[in-house]
Amino acid sequence: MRDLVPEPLTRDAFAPFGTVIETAGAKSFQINEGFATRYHALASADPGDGGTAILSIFRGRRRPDPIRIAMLERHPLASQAFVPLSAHDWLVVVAEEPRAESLRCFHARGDQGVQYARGVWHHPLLVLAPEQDFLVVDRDGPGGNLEERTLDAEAYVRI
Ligand SMILES: NC(=O)N[C@@H](O)C(=O)O
Ligand code: NI
Repeated sequence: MRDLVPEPLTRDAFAPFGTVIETAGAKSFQINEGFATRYHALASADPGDGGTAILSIFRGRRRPDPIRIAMLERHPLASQAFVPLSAHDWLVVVAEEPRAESLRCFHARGDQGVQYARGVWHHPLLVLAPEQDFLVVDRDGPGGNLEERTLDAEAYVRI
């Protein structure tokens, strides 16, 4: 058993797992006669072969403290993106391999989203607010797009 120490979510640190979706540091340009700023193509959805990119809303609820990490999942056919719809911090737990010693925990700000690249091991949505909505972009289509794995040891996030 181990405690995970959340690290700040940055593009560089998260690069092995996917993309950070945020306006900070992003290229942008003015549109709509100057009444809007477009932060263009912050991520590119990957619905995989024969899939359709779909948009859903997940209403996440905080898990009991300390937050227990006992399993991971991945989507072998497509990417999955989470963008918070309210400005509250949340957690992102990923791993290169589905083993406790491989776990990484990122502390995401409320103005940061992530896209997990296809096949990246991650924990299902972890919110810190009592309830928080997220826009989710992932795949609809044929084939099994969910693989779950119980970890060899549990880990906890105390926050
Ligand atoms: N079940 C489901 O769609 N949610 C997970 O994929 C997740 O990453 O939260
Ligand atoms: Ni997922």
